[in-house]
Amino acid sequence: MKFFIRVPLKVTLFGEHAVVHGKPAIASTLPIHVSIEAMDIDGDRLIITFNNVLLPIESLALDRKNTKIIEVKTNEETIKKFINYITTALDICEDEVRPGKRKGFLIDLKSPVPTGVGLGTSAAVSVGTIMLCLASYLSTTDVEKNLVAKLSWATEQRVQGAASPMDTYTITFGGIRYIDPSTPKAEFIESPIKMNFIIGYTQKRFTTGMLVRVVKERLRKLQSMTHIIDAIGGVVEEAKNYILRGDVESVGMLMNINHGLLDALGVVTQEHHVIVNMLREAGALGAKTSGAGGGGAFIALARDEKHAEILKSVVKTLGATVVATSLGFSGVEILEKQ
Ligand SMILES: Nc1ncnc2c1ncn2[C@@H]1O[C@H](COP(=O)(O)OP(=O)(O)O)[C@@H](O)[C@H]1O
Ligand SMILES: C[C@@](O)(CCOP(=O)(O)O)CC(=O)O
Repeated sequence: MKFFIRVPLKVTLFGEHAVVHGKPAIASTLPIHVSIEAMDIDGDRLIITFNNVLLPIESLALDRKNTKIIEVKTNEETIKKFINYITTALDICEDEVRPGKRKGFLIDLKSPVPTGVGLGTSAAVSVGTIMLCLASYLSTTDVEKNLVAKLSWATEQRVQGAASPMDTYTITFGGIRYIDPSTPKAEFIESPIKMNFIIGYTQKRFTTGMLVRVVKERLRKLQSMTHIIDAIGGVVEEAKNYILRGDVESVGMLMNINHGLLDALGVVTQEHHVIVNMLREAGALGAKTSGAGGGGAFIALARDEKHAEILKSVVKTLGATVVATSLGFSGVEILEKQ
């Protein structure tokens, strides 16, 4: 059987990090996708092809006569770690639907962004792999999305040690989602007017797992950090109400507050401060780091479509990459099965 799966990336509007500690958050899918073409193969091998991926080579041997590469050596542990979301998702899915069974897959994975930029690439890989595995074992494209979200979240938790359901639930169901991690619940929320967001990224040097551990450690050490987490929770509740009312001025002000609180958690880089401040000077209603931080994704709210184009050029001048100027509607989809 052959499958084609489209998995949207996501952006966090409000509440990252605090959501790992039980507070709600608001995230949305983006109109850019990881695409997965896959099929079952005989035996228990896993063959994966990638794009946009940089993995270290340790040594290579080359034939000087025809410049053909004879042998390439890479660090096995680094590679295994990199594909951990895929192998863990398959293990978790198979243990759920066919305990103990392991079968072969050929997976061609294409990402529109480099790995780990804070737009939910790891969650997209987890959700896409779970969707593929369930569809393959259950022989249907009509897969129960609650199960996809649950198993994808379990994948992120196992690989990262700690992970909220925000990324996996948002990517599974799609649109703007208010995430209550305690249930977990992913409530669809809609603004009565179009909000003109600019979403971009800079290089990120740390993985989400590392940044989550840094915040956790600081929380354990400093009592004051719990107040920051509580304050972020308050910002999220207020933001939900203003999004539902279409009050973009207030949504923007709350984005700025959230950015300040992320800075207090210690996950905002100097480069992001510069970008966020320049965007505000250019008239953005709000701007903030988005996702785990340490560089990576950011989001700004423009006044209207024309203003979004101005902010886009500000971002480009600063050397960052713009990935979207609107939010997405759809969650993970299987488009084809033969
Ligand atoms: N295209 C891809 N193919 C396979 N794995 C990927 C891909 N992109 C990301 N990943 C996995 O996700 C990890 C990055 O996760 P993370 O730091 O959480 O980034 P993000 O914030 O974008 O989710 C990578 O180290 C890799 O394990
Ligand atoms: C920091 C966190 O709240 C969001 C991570 O987002 P991303 O991996 O940077 O896309 C972690 C989580 O919710 O599990």
